[in-house]
Amino acid sequence: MSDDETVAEPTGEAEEPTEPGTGESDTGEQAATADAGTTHVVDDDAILRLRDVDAGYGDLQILSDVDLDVAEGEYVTVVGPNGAGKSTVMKTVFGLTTHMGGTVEFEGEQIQGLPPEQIIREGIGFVPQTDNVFPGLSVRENLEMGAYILDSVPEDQIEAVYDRFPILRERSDQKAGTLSGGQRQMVAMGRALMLDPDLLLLDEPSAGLAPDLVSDMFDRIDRINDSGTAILMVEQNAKEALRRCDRGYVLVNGENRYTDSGDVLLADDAVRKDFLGG
Ligand SMILES: Nc1ncnc2c1ncn2[C@@H]1O[C@H](COP(=O)(O)OP(=O)(O)OP(=O)(O)O)[C@@H](O)[C@H]1O
Repeated sequence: MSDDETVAEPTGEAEEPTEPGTGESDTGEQAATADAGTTHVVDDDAILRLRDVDAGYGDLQILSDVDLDVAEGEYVTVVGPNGAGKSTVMKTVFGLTTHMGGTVEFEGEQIQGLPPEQIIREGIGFVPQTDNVFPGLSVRENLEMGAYILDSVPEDQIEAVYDRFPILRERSDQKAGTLSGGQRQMVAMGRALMLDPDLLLLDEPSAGLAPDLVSDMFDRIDRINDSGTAILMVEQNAKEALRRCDRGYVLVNGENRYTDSGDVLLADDAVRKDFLGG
């Protein structure tokens, strides 16, 4: 491992706030008609439950009163304009933002304020949008890093990841930085799956992928979900994400705007006009 790779968990933080697309809020895209009466929660089955969450960076508040649920095995997606706070929701669940109020509950335990290392142990995996692999480490070493909290490398989990992404078995000794974008994304997902999480957080998994690889990536996410892992995903590719998911949240200006099944959101005139390009 090189000297600059001593942090065990890629957090996606390195390029903030200069990461393309996240530097400026694009409030001009936001709809004028807030659906204030909508409930944003599912039911008692939620494994992840955000209530009235306020969070941000240092003194800067980004999220206000956010409610969000993910049920066991559910596939939930968060869409919305640039700068709406979608990635901030993910980072908040994973303990990477400043918690300012409300509760984040996972499998019955409050996790707000816990560090990421502890949140991983609780059963949540996170794939950040950027800097999500260690480029100087081999594929296998990247996967091993996903299990760094364990005393020994779980060989069965490495095999499970290789079974899920066979190309990674072939590239096991290759440095992750030399892989294609799609393969790097597989490494990042594989690393996050090493501890067999109950909930996988995916921040823009299709970002930077060649168009012909995007639907392949979504198919892989479907299969991860089919095997029982709940998914909470942020996506710019809103139509495709809503088509695939069980339920969607539209977030605007750090607040809940709409919540419904993906199909209902896709069919909703206001959502289509304001957030999905008509
Ligand atoms: N590390 C940070 N420090 C300070 N402000 C930040 C940081 N990360 C994000 N922000 C700000 O928080 C706001 C919400 O950003 P976030 O990345 O959560 O939005 P997003 O909805 O995911 O946007 P995009 O679709 O463009 O990725 C933006 O105004 C952004 O500039």
